[in-house]
Amino acid sequence: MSQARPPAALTIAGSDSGGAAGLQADLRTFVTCGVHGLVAVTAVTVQNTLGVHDRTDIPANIVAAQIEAVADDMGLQAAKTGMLASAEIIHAVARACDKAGIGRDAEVPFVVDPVAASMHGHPLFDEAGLSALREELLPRATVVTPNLDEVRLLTGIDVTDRDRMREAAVALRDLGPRHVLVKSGHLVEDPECVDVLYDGTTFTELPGPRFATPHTHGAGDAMASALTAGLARGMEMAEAAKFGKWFVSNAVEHSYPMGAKVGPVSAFWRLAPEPSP
Ligand SMILES: Nc1ncnc2c1ncn2[C@@H]1O[C@H](COP(=O)(O)OP(=O)(O)O)[C@@H](O)[C@H]1O
Ligand SMILES: Cc1ncc(COP(=O)(O)O)c(N)n1
Repeated sequence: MSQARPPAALTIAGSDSGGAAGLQADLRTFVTCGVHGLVAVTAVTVQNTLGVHDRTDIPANIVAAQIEAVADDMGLQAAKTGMLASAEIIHAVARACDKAGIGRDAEVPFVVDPVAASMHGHPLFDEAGLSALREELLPRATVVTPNLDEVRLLTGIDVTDRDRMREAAVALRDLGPRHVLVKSGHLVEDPECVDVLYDGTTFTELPGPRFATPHTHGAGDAMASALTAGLARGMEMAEAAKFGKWFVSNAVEHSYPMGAKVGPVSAFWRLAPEPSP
């Protein structure tokens, strides 16, 4: 007996061998949010809780071909980016998304998570990648979801409080995305963790408690991929952003230690209990 087709979302992202961030976090989030995950792999990282030790980038034409193959045959309702590795890959992604109808003014919403470095501080692309991201992807984004380090890289604004988050959201929107979601995880002095969504007119606060855990590896990916799953399911942007915030709050609350340093956020809290034997 065949089942109803679930919505599908595409992640264009790198592999994290530690399974905390990258495409592993995105696929885990998609499935626990009821969405079939499609993947265009951009890079393979050799990564654990101590850092990113090595990596190899996938040829740009193969990244583009993955996007086109799944879009042509399987169809998708939303797409997101994570680690894009190089300017060459960003050019190829921009062209492939245009062909596949993914983008700010296209049928399929496009979530650009402007991942610039791993949480250990290891760069995931260089200066040319940053310019390509600013010039080619931000104007194509339905929403961009930077953390505060990425805000500084993209706008030069050093966010130290919630008012500055709003100022940064306005500056980022001037770079072309339809919506901006500034993430607040790095405002460590703030007792709450309030992300801000801006659509050019209205600021929507996404409130949540700040959990006192050191284990937040993959939090940004979980937030952006849950938001993407929400869009794939047909939610409006503000609703999808609230859904993403709800998902990541739970993921951080249930995060666990693993390895010598920062452990992963969890998606286990969403699994249905198994029947008792
Ligand atoms: N300690 C925390 N408690 C609750 N939520 C958190 C915590 N740290 C991060 N978050 C949430 O996780 C998401 C990712 O945050 P952030 O750390 O800013 O991004 P990134 O993981 O990309 O560096 C945001 O929605 C943020 O509100
Ligand atoms: C392959 C890959 N993609 C993204 C991240 C960013 O995630 P984080 O900021 O939690 O390190 C990462 N570390 N690795």
